[in-house]
Amino acid sequence: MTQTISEATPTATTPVDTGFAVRLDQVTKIFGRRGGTPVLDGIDLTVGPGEFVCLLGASGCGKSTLLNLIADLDRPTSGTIEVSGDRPALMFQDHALFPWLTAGKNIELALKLRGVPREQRRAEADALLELVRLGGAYGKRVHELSGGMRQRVALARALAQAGDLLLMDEPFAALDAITRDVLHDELTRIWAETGRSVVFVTHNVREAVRLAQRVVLMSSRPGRIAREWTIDIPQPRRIESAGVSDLSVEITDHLRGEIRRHGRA
Ligand SMILES: Nc1ncnc2c1ncn2[C@@H]1O[C@H](COP(=O)(O)OP(=O)(O)OP(=O)(O)O)[C@@H](O)[C@H]1O
Repeated sequence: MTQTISEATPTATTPVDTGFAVRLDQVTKIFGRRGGTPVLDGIDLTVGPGEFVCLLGASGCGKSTLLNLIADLDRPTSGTIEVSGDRPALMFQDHALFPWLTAGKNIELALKLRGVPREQRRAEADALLELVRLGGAYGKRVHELSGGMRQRVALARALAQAGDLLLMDEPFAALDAITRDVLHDELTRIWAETGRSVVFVTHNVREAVRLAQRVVLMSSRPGRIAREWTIDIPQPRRIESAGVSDLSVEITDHLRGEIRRHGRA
């Protein structure tokens, strides 16, 4: 999937090269009239195949806007976004499962939309439930599942989609700390097992350092890439480990600097 937008030629669609999962070139987003203050301004970002990148920034800096643009839910005012392969899979803080369907049927719906034949769907849904350690939950309805289990089903449903790129917008923000910690371990394992590329939005610095190979810090008003860190602490990491803590302190200092610069508490 490729969308190309420029000031001069607001058209698009060219074949996609390999070597990246998503590539953004000078992406700018202005809501409302052209000439207004951009929410995003000249974003250059490439995420490699199989790479895990966390987008970090203060509330309102444009993280979700950037994710929506990559997901093709909205269009940039200018700049280019190229996604290699199928439409990315999405996962949000709200699990967005259909409450009238079972866990298994929620996953099967995604498989159906992907074109998986009916006779293969049950086995694939069971395999995905096993992957997120919910084997046996096929027949459970959403209200029977805990918050953590719902997010596991939502992750399985995202993995049922065709895209190799998984876009995650604060998927664990509403969970308690212990459940979140467990799901960090699970996501790290599933990422390694499936080879997906992940762009994960959070404003939790420790979560970013716990998960990512690369942390990208965004500035606010306008949203720009302020700084990046490559995280080479071996996985699986512990959120309370010295390595994660030390780097989190350093990144938090930079995040605070960005917030001060824009006069936000
Ligand atoms: N559809 C829209 N129309 C107008 N303004 C918008 C729209 N969507 C987002 N914005 C504005 O763009 C800015 C960035 O919003 P966005 O949700 O991307 O930030 P964020 O970094 O994800 O914030 P948070 O961490 O609080 O979720 C905000 O000022 C928001 O009000």
